[in-house]
Amino acid sequence: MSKRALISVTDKSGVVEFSRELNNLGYEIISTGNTFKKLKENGINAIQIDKVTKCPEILDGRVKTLNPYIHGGILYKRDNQSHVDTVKNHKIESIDLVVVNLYDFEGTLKAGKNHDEIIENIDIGGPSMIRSAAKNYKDVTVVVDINDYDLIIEKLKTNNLTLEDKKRLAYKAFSITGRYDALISSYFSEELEDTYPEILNLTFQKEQTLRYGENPHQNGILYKQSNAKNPILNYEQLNGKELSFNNLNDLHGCLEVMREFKDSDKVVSVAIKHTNPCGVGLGENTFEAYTKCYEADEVSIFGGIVGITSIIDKETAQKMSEIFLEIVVAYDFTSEALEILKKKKNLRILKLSKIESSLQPYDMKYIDGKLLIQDKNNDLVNEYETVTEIEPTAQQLKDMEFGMKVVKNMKSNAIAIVKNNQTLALGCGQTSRIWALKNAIENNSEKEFTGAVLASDAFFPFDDCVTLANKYNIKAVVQPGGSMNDKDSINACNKYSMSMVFTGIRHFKH
Ligand SMILES: NC(=O)c1ncn([C@@H]2O[C@H](COP(=O)(O)O)[C@@H](O)[C@H]2O)c1NC=O
Repeated sequence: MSKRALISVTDKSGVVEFSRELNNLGYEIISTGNTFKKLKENGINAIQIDKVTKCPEILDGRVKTLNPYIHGGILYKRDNQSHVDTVKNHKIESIDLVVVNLYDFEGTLKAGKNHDEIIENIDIGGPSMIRSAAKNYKDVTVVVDINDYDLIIEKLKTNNLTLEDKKRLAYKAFSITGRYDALISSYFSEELEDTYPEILNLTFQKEQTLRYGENPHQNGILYKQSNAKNPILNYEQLNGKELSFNNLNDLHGCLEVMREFKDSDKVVSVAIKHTNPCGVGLGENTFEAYTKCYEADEVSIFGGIVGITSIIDKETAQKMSEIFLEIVVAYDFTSEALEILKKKKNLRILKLSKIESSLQPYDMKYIDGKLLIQDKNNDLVNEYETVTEIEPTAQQLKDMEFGMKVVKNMKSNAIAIVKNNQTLALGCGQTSRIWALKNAIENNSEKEFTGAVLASDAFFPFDDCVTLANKYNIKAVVQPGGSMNDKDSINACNKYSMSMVFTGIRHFKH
C-alpha cells in the first residue's frame, strides 16, 4: 500500500516542489482547501481533504481536519493490534507524513489587525495535527519547517529517515506549537492588562550562538523575544567582529544611558565599562559631547564602549581612533568618520535605528530556577524638593538632573560628581555609600570639584557623605531622601552652607 502524506500549509513556499518529490516517491497526498488548489494548479497529484473526512470544510475553515479519519489515521499505533483493528473497522486509512505550518498569528498581530482578525488567525486544526503526529513520532513523520523539506526528501530517497530523526522532528514540532500558544497567551494577557499573570508564558527564539559566555569556559547564546516591542538592541553592524556576550551586555547598559537623554536638545556621549558608565558628557555637538565624556575619565574608557546620540563626524572619529575602544554606537556616521573608524578592523561600529522609550512591561533576573520580575525603572524623579536653607543654582539644578540620570544607570551604591554637564568622578558597585564617594574622589584626586554637584542613587544613612563632599568644596547634593537620619545630612548641609535636593525616587541597581 502506498504511503499517505497530509499537507496543510499557510506558508506555501516550496510546497509544490516538495509535494512533487513526494509524488515521485509514491506518496498519496491529502490536502486542505488552498494548499490543494495550489498543488493541483501545479500538476501535483492530490486528494482534497473532504474526500477523506467525508465532511466538507465548515465554519469558514474552522473545521477542516478535526476529524477521526485524520487523527485516527495519524494517531494509531502501528504495532498495537487493537489499534490496527480499530482503524480497519472504521475504514480509517493510515497517514504517515504530516506537513503543516500554521496560520500566521504572529504576522497578523504585528500587522496591527483587529481583535476578530487576530482570533481568526489562531490555528486550531494545524496544531492538533502537529501534536498528533509528534506524539506518534515512532510511526509518523511530522514536518513543520519549510527549511526541512530538502533534507526530508533526501532522507526518504535514501531510505535513511531514522527514529532519531523523527524524534527530533517531533521535538521541533512541540517547540513550535508551544511557542505558538505562548504568543497567544501573551496576546490575551496584554489585552486583559494582566502584566503579571498566574502563568507567565514567555517564548524566546535563538538569535545567535556566541563564541562563549561571560568567560571562555561558559557557553553563551543570545535569544530574542519575538513579541518584544521597541527592543533596545536594534542596530546595524557596519564594521568589526561579532559582538560577544560581554559586548552585548555592556551595549545594553550603554543604550539605557543614551535612552535617558534621547529627548535632550544636546548630544550625549556615554562611555561604558562593565555595564557602568565611566564617563558621560553633554554637548552642543558630537565633538564637544565626546571630548567631555573622554576627559571625564581617560583611564577607564580604554577598551570600553562609546555611545553617542547623534551623527559621528570626522573630527570626533579622529579623536576616538586615538584610543582602543570595543564598540562605537551612534545614530549615524559621516562617510569620512566611517572611513577613519573602519581602519580599526576589530572595532565594532553600530548604527542605531533610533532610541525609543521602553515598551517592555518588565525587567527580570533569572535566579537559579526562579524568575524575579519587576516593573521597568522608567521614572527618574518624583519632584525636586530643596530641603536646605540654601537653594541650588539653575546650573546646579541642571547638573542634578544630569547626575541622577547617570547614577540611575550605575550599580549600587552609586555616586556621581558632575559639573557643567560632565561627570567628574564616579563611584559604583560599592558595598557602602561612603566608599562609593571615596572611590570617586580618590580616583580623581587631581580634579577640581568646586562648583560640582554630588548625586546619589539612594538616601544617606549618615552625614558622612555630606561632610566628605564639603571637604572637596562640593556645595550641592541631590539624593532621593527617605532615611530615618535625613535630618543629620540636612543639618550638615546647612552647617557647611550646602544645598540639598530630594527627588523622592530611589534608584537601586543591584
Ligand atoms: N480547522 C482545521 O481543521 C484546520 N486544519 C488545518 N488548518 C490549517 O489550515 C491551513 C491551511 O489551509 P489552506 O490549505 O486552506 O491554505 C494550515 O495552516 C493548517 O494549519 C486548520 N485551520 C484552523 O484551525
